[in-house]
Amino acid sequence: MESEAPTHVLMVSFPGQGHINPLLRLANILAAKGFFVTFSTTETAGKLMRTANNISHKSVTPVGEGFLKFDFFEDGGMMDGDGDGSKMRTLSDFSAQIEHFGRQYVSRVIKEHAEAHYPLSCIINNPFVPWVCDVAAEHGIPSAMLWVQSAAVFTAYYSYFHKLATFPSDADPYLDVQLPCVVLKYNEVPDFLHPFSPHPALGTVILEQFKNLSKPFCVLVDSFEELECDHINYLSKLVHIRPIGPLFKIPRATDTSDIRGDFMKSDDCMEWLNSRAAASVVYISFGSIVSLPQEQVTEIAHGLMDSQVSFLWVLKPPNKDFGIPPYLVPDGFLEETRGKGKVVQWSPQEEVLAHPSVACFVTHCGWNSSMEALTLGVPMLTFPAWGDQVTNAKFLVDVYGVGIKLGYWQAEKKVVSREEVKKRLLEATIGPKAEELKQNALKWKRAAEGAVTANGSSARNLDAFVEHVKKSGGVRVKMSSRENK
Ligand SMILES: O=c1ccn([C@@H]2O[C@H](COP(=O)(O)OP(=O)(O)O[C@H]3O[C@H](CO)[C@@H](O)[C@H](O)[C@H]3O)[C@@H](O)[C@H]2O)c(=O)[nH]1
Repeated sequence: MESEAPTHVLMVSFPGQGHINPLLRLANILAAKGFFVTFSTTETAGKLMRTANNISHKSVTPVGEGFLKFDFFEDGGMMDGDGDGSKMRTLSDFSAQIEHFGRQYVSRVIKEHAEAHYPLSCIINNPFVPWVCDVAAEHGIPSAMLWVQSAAVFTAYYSYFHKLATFPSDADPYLDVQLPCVVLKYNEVPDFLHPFSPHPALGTVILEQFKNLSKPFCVLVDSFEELECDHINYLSKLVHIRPIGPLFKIPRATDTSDIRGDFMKSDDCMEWLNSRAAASVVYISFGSIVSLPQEQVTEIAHGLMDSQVSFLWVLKPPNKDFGIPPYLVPDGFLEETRGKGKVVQWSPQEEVLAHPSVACFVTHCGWNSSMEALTLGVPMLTFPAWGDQVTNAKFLVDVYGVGIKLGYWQAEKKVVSREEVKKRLLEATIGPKAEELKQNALKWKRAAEGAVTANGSSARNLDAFVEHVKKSGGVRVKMSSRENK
């Protein structure tokens, strides 16, 4: 009886949109392939997810041949539910509190399922919650980690942690870093590792994952071999790495639409995009966390008016934890751009980027946004703020040939002028450079489609992972019989 039950996997995510999206995509894929997946993150994030999407705590939804269940764990209310940040402490406190409650939760779930003779076959986490692998190991459950950034960025953190390269320091902050397959300038290194970083605590949290890398039996990466073959080849000599991306493009075994975990409801954008000419719209979004200073928002608005391009701009209210007051657009902006532009608070980004009227994407270069645009064939204007975004921007521009540099990293505190915004918007949408970027982006789109198609590199890696986890289901039965005694 027990051996016939679907293989049970627990997934634990850091409560950030850029982390939940890729892990939940993997959850949908594994469920569609016949697994019973329990997807978990903090209750604070869960509340936002339940409000914006048709999901509920503990309910089980059939997905393809399997099932997906959400199970949100108490986090001690570090942030209040409406996100005004009044209870938010430092990031280190926040991480410590998630770990405190999360460890108890994961242990409890493992025990409860063992007692019910339906033990977990595998636990999968993403970075920033590295303690999940420790808890899994303590209970003898196999674990895997889904790395939600690029393989190149993984190489940078790995090299830093193992001292395989010399990184900028207070004594030498402008040092170039010689990584195995690339040289990164001081401002192209994941900036949490740089002495100028305003967020060094994030570097500390991310490096925790590199301390216990021997615990997960494999590292899944939301990237693909054709895109990052040098880094993946290098890393595969050091860790058991399986690129399985782009996850959002993996064809599902079923036509059940994906269950989403957005923190905000999307505004309606598609009807408006349908009304625009092909390849005419600039899409602008800076992901879920980055909040630009008001001065930069003003310059972008003027650049849009002066260039007269058509645009869809996701202007999220600024994160209150950063102390930025609500954004203002210049007087007359909405009147002047009426009919040509649309400002929203949140978009269905994958659908927007796939729409034929979108010509290019002004992006902060978060890894999800970078992968979505690159593999949907959309050229980019890069505007990174911090973390891996600065490294992604370097690759999008210099290595993949799909981007034009617009902004700099936030630590440099440079505001990009309206003249520069106008110039780059026109360069990315009209003329020979725009055409060159588009052709390169289409090349990566085809490569990604090849990777996720049956027998493609990512599809094979994913199948091998699924088989491995299913086999550890054998352990499941054995463990159950031991529990029975
Ligand atoms: O209006 C919007 C804006 C964004 N998104 C989605 O939200 C996600 C955003 O992810 P990402 O582009 O990676 O940006 P962040 O939210 O900023 O992600 C954080 O997490 C990522 C993964 O670790 C890092 O690469 C980033 O630097 C970090 O800021 C993507 O899937 C987007 O499709 C929407 O659906 N609608």
